[in-house]
Amino acid sequence: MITTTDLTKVYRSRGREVTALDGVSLHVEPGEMYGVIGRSGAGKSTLIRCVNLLERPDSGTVTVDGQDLTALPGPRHRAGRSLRQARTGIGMIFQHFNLLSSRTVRGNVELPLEILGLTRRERARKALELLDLVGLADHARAYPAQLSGGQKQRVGIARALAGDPKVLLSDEATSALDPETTRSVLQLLRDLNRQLGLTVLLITHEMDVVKAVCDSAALMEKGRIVEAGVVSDLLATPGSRLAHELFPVAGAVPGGDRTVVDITFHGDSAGQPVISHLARTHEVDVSILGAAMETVGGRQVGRMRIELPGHPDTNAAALAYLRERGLTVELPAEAEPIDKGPAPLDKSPDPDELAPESTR
Ligand SMILES: Nc1ncnc2c1ncn2[C@@H]1O[C@H](COP(=O)(O)OP(=O)(O)OP(=O)(O)O)[C@@H](O)[C@H]1O
Repeated sequence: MITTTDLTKVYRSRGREVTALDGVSLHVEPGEMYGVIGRSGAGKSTLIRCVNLLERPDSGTVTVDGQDLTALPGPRHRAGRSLRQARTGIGMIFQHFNLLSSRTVRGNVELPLEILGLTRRERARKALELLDLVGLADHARAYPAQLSGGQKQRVGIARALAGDPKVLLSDEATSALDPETTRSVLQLLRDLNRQLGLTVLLITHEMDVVKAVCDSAALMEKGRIVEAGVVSDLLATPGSRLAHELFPVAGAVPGGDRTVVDITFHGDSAGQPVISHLARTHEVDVSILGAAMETVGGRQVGRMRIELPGHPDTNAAALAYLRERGLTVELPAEAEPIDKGPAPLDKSPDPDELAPESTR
């Protein structure tokens, strides 16, 4: 549904060059919820803004629903008619909601419908239908200032759905919300994804967001995608940094001549008595250092950190046994942590974002 191929974007200001995108290729399947995660300054916003050409990449292509948007003409700062038309199929929601304070909730949702040329009656009907979809039908006459953050984002979502888009782009849509409100907004996005078959591309710096709703995920660093895939496949990939962050295993790694192993159970392997069988068949004492079950990407996954006496070389047969049982087996040192250190953000507010995209 969304494919970017080798996108590059370099910002130049005051004699300084910043490479925000450095050859980004991404593929989002129809109906998928896809999360792009990375630290501040990694290039996530630039990427998502290139997908609807709010930002024009220096090179590379963006295809949405089979249409190459980068091939559509448009002067540097304004979209041409064909690009504007294509954008009606792409909704976008923002971290700070970008609602017009002078308009009521219904007025905000009606704004893109006005641009689309609907009559007053059609606009009112559609806006109320959308507000009902996001659970805000009874707040139609309220003004944004009278709403909570979560309610404002629901209005933003209703507005983004006005053009019946197939794709929704979410630019840190829950970053300004408390954890409980975040959960309910994410659940709404997941429901819309399922109900409407909406493809959702979201960017976030929060691993919990990816964990809660994403089918697939990509990790971005310094303008590049360094890892990407279906979340359940990543969890089964030894050494995956995303898997390590999505579902860390607790339990201190003791020193000495010991083999510490992180095991991931998914699918059928979750129901098998693998550990007791291992202890019996290999006559080995297994200590459990930590264990947890979680729902990741909508699927139950178990992780466990165990310890066996002796060096890994002497436990080769036991490790092979675990792998044969379909478990993902990692020695903890294999996974490198994701760099979450602070990064300076040198970004001025973009006036384009102060009004919904469809008003331009
Ligand atoms: N309009 C701009 N002019 C100059 N530099 C920019 C501009 N927009 C972004 N950048 C720079 O490009 C790099 C990538 O920024 P971007 O906003 O895409 O990252 P991000 O991962 O979304 O970070 P954050 O989550 O903090 O927004 C950063 O170094 C940023 O300072």
